[in-house]
Amino acid sequence: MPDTSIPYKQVFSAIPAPVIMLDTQGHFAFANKAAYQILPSCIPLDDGVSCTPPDWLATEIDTFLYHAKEEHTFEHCLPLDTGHRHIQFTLTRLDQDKRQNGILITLHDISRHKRAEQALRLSEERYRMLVEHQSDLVVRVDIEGRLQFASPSFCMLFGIDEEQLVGRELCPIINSSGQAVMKEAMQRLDCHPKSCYHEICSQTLDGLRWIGWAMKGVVDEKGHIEAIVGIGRDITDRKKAEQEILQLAHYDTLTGLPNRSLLQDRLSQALSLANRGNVTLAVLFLDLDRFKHVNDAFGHQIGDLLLQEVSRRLKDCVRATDTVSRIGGDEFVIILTNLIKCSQAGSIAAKIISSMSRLFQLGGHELYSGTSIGIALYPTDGNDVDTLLKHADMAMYQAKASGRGTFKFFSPEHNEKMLQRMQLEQALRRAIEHQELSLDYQPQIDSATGSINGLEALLRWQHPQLGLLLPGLFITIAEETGLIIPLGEWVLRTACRQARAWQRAGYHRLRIAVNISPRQFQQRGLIPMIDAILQETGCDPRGLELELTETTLMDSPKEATALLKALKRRGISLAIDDFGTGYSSLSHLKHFPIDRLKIDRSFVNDLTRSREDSAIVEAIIAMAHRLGLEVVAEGVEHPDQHAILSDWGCKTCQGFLYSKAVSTEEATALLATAQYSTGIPSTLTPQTKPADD
Ligand SMILES: Nc1nc2c(ncn2[C@@H]2O[C@H](COP(=O)(O)O[C@H]3[C@@H](O)[C@H](n4cnc5c(=O)[nH]c(N)nc54)O[C@@H]3COP(=O)(O)O)[C@@H](O)[C@H]2O)c(=O)[nH]1
Repeated sequence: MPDTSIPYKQVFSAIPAPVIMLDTQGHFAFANKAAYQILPSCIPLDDGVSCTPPDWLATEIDTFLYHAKEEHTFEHCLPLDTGHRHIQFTLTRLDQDKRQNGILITLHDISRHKRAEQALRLSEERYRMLVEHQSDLVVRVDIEGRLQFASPSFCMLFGIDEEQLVGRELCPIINSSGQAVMKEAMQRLDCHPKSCYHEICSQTLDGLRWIGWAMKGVVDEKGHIEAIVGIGRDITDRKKAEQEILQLAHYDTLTGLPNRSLLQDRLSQALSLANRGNVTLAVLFLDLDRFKHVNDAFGHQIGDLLLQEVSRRLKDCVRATDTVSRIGGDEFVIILTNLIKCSQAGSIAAKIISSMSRLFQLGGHELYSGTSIGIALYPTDGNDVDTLLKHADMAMYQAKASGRGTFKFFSPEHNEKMLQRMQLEQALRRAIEHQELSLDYQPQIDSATGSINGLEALLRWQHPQLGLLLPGLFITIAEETGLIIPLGEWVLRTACRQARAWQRAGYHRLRIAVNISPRQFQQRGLIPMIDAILQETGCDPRGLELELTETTLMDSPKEATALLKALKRRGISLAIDDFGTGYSSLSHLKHFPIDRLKIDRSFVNDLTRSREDSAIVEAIIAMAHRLGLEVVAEGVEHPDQHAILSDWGCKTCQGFLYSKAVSTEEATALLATAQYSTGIPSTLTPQTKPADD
């Protein structure tokens, strides 16, 4: 029994900690209330009743006694009423000196602690599983940037031995050339230990890969950063997609050159630099000559090849620091920076023009193009992006107007003219739908009989503000802007409709001549368009004549011959307009299936005054007759001219001497009063005085 001089029971009953006393035989001698509460059913304690402890406890007591230790602690899980509980038992001798005294057991319910421990273990396992099996890269580095941990995925990607990673510097592994990025990230984390994100391009075993690193500082209990955990994800595909989007948004897909949006950006940057450096900058606006023709004649594939070759040549003409961009169809803009003198821009433009005039060999075809260039200088011609581009564009128009294959510096004097031109272009776009266009008809007279054998349809534009405009003012603009296509179609449809009306009225042999401009002739689908109009209007094709200039035909004689043949097969007559002013190859002329040559009015004008002109007119008439062609003389204003032309066998004459171009109603009236095809009508008999215009 324990030493009875010490009131153990009283002492232990008073303390809140659960305790049990064993006697010297190792039997239960006493348990306080707290101990009872923990072990009511498991240990059959009964105050005052000595009983033996269960085997598991007896074994521990033996161990304790055998080793003669001062204290022995062990844990045991007990199935109690409240469920399984983990109890920590600590055995001590009641009296260290008097060994005969019993053993004191203090109990400590550590179930909660155990549960927490298990939860932690589970969580760590889960974490390990996650880290080891996921493709994201996980690293933990100390504040010096040395690895404390790295996931297997990281080791695999960077070819690192897992055994040897601890202590290695992370920066050289993930980006040997960009250590600064990591250092900066760490410094930033040091100040704001929240998180940060960096995208780093790393050399890995899989080649160059972009990794997006989310980094978070790990803080100690004092709030100091003690480590950094980084989770990296391979974002190479996203980066590539971003780059592709960027490429699409800023670069022209066909040529790979910067597009309009990037050009504006670059020009804006170049202007800021030029402004700071007080240097000159030039903007060159280029438009390819005959690009439309190349597309129409050779197809879009060759057109595309031409644009690509043009891009290459342009880049070869400028420095790598200059910008060559494609801003639309056949339009290019070049920014020349750091010019020492303005004339340098002119020299480069000349170099470009020369390069563009060289033969292009594309997909088995040989062709020539060319370019017209407008130049605007900073700061003289403008100091912002829009103004410089606008002025370079205007200068380009000036270059075109003064003959293709040239360059022009922007000139403020031409500015006003150009503005008017642009306004005219805008108005012309609306002219068709606003029904401001009409056709007048100028009679063509049989020089022998004086009867009308044809009428030339001539376009007129009743401008709402400017009044009546003659085609000389707007046909070139229409041609250059492509508006000639809808305009020309309108003319053809209107003329055919009127021709049909006159055919119905009985003028079956009357020929209505319609002018076809070069661009119209080169347009794709010209023949189907004419077929559709003939079908729609019911016009007899034999009553239709198309007038084409030499230049139109000589631009591409082979294609022209094929087109002319197709038109002839339909019964349409063909005439070469302004003959003698352009460049005609007689060998080609022989092959063109044409019906008539129209001698240009400049030769007719001086027929009676200039021996040369008279010789030219006589020669043209003789040659035409030999080739089996009819001749029409235009611009006949004097009876003398009529007499000579008639004498030389020129079958048809046209000019103010007989009639100016008149409205449809007036033309109908003229036809009615004239003895159509027979006799010389009084109204159209050659007059002694020119008709008033
Ligand atoms: N593609 C198209 N071109 C067209 C169309 N309509 C006209 N045009 C071309 O515009 C040019 C100018 O035409 P216009 O101002 O109508 O002048 C014509 C006549 O008025 C003028 N003419 C006729 N007789 C005389 C004359 O005795 N003296 C004189 N000084 N001028 C005269 O000549 C023009 C007709 O020329 P041409 O066509 O060469 O027969 C002109 O080049 C037209 O071709 C159109 O619809 N489409």
